Amino acid sequence: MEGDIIETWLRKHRFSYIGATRHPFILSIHDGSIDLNNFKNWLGQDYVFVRAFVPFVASLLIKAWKESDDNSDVDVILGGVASLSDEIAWFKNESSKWDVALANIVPQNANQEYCRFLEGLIDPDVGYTVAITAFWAIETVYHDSYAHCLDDDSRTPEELRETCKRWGNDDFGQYCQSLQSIATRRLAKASNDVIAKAEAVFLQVLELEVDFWNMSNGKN
Ligand SMILES: Cc1ncc(CNC=O)c(N)n1
Repeated sequence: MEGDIIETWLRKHRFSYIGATRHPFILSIHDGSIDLNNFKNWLGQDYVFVRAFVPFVASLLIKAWKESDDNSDVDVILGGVASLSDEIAWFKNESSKWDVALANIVPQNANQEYCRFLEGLIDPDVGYTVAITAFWAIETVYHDSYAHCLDDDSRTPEELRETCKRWGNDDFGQYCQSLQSIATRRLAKASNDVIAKAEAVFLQVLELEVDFWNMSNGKN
């Protein structure tokens, strides 16, 4: 649809989007060929990421509260905060199943870069529209990636299905749709300058996600 900025970006940057959501790590889960050491590497690194994600989402909540023209935005983001609390408990439980010691995880370069990017978005000079666009992109890449591993034709190993469901389930998909609606509504009213910044942030998220998946093979 003409005028829907996010749909336009998804067409324009289709190849970058597919690169982030159909990465070899995800494809190896989907076809069952995954080396479980790669999964363990991802698990430990993602726990570090999610801890840094919490203050970013908290800052987004503040931006929404101050800048949004629609009260329900805060409710949607608050739902995100609540599920992160659950998610951190899940990481602790999952890592003990896999013998991954969360206390000893050394964040790799790509992870540090992603966390620095999140910290930059916490800055009050970064407006709500740009920050909600980043949030939508970060959540959507995970949903789209892990939902693929639950497709009917997937051969995802049984012991990874629960992980895939965490981000690939339909409720999480609905939540990503709510974030997309918020971002679309904001972008429709934004200046060209803000739209350009938000598009750049969207593309940065796609690159950071590719680098993040790349870490799973432990070669950094
Ligand atoms: C690197 C990365 N990107 C997105 C997510 C999904 N959001 C919260 O869990 C995640 N866990 N990790």
